[in-house]
Amino acid sequence: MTSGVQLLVPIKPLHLAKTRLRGASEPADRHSGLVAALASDTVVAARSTTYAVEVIVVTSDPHLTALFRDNGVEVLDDSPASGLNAALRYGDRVLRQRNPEARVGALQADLPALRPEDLDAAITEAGADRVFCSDGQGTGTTLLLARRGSALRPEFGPGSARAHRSGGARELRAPLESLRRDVDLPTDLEVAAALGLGAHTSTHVRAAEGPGSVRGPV
Ligand SMILES: Nc1nc2c(ncn2[C@@H]2O[C@H](COP(=O)(O)OP(=O)(O)OP(=O)(O)O)[C@@H](O)[C@H]2O)c(=O)[nH]1
Ligand SMILES: C=C(OP(=O)(O)O)C(=O)O
Repeated sequence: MTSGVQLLVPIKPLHLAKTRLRGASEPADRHSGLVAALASDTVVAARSTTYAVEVIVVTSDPHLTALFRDNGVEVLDDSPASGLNAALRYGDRVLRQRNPEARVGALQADLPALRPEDLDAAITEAGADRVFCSDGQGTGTTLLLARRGSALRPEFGPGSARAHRSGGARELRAPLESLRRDVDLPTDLEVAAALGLGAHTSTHVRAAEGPGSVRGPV
């Protein structure tokens, strides 16, 4: 039987986040809205799964904190922000202090086309193992799941797929297309749009295409 996981979703402060995606949203002051929309769609999809029994945002951003808490999502404050892996280690410690037998995972917050069934399929394929899901390029990581009661040991960053593999995590093999479609560059947003964007990102993109936009359709 597949057992539930507690997923941490780390999000950088909005004014610092997704620098490589700047230019995908015009005018430029809409960038924060796009980052928040990507994260919102990721969290909504994760919360719609069967096996992600808790979805917890980790951020030091006050706007995101209010946004998610208003929608009933638990937020752990990682301020002062000291980087992605530090934020995840902090969240992992909190969850395992609450329940030493917790099974903790990390899900990237830039998966606006994520389908709940792909995330459930990933958790099912994982069984009881420590696993990771690589991104579409095969070099990054979109999901890392620890074993029940074990430390998460996140090694996100450039080349994280190799680092997680070397650290003993098994790589998930199912297509999991929507789980692999992270959005780092404007072109990634176009690929995600072809898969089907969640409501928040899709609304943001449509608004950006409206009057005053200098950007063509995604
Ligand atoms: N809580 C927290 N989350 C982070 C931090 N750094 C990155 N993240 C999140 O980790 C995930 C992966 O990071 P990246 O895809 O590299 O995102 P990014 O650093 O905002 O993007 P670039 O500026 O384009 O490199 C995203 O969900 C980020 O929001 C951090 O210092 N704290
Ligand atoms: C931090 C990572 O994400 P990205 O490649 O999206 O920066 C990662 O894949 O480990």
